[in-house]
Amino acid sequence: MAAALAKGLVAAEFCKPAQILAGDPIEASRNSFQSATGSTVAESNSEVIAKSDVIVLAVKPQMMAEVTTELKGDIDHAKLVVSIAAGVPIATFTRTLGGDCRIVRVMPNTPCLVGAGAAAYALGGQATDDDAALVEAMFATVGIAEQVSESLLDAVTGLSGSGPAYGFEMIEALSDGGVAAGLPRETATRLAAQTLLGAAKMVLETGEHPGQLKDAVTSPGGTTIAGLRELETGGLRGVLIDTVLAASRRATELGQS
Ligand SMILES: NC(=O)C1=CN([C@@H]2O[C@H](COP(=O)(O)OP(=O)(O)OC[C@H]3O[C@@H](n4cnc5c(N)ncnc54)[C@H](O)[C@@H]3O)[C@@H](O)[C@H]2O)C=CC1
Ligand SMILES: O=C(O)[C@@H]1CCC=N1
Repeated sequence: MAAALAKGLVAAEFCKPAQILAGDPIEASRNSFQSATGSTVAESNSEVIAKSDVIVLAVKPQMMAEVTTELKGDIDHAKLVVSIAAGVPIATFTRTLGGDCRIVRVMPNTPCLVGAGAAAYALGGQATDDDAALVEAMFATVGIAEQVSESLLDAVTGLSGSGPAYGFEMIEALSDGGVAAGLPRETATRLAAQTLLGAAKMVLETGEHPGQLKDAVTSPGGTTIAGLRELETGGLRGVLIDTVLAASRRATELGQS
């Protein structure tokens, strides 16, 4: 996720690769970050923090306690901390890093790599208006960014944080359908991906209700209603609702561990 964000920020000219310094104890991960982003990397997190104004914490939630404990002496009120970890509450950070820590908790998603991210963020008590503006600009540069209350961030995680994976599965399955109906695989995947992209753009750009847009595709006695009937029989809507709820609950669990 950190590499997707860094690459997206550089591509959008929010910053230059030289302004990003990534810490990772694993050599292979450092090498892959460096070759993906053109940025500098370091083995030591302390070195990264000493040289940085904004610290993005992007380790797995299960590792966050260990990492913040290791770094607590290096982070003070002068640094802005941005956590992108699923589930981990702001209070968990301030308990370790101190109550005056400036922190913003963000839930981004991987399409920020291509400027189409969806992120939401919540401010810690010590975060300033400038911190909020910086985080908003950073994530809005690579997609959309919404400020929400922290209590909603696990729901955001279940929807848009994990959501690209749902989209990829849908594209793969639609492509399978196209192949079943006789299309070459590459054509089927391109058509499936562009169709979901087009549907998403219509929702965002027309402001019309998705149900209204769906009705406009659906001719009486036509092909679309024949397909939609299968979706309803298969329970797609209920499955998607349960999918988001399951992932949101898992985010909450991860934050408690
Ligand atoms: N993958 C995704 O789509 C999204 C992930 N996130 C969050 O981003 C965080 C990272 O997730 P991924 O990128 O998927 O995991 P990942 O496993 O791909 O990346 C984590 C990186 O942390 C490094 N690391 C391990 N120990 C470290 C330490 N002590 N200090 C510094 N770096 C260390 C690893 O070598 C690895 O490169 C998680 O907290 C996750 O909840 C948030 C939104 C979306
Ligand atoms: O699967 C995960 O836990 C992370 C958080 C959101 C997307 N990926």
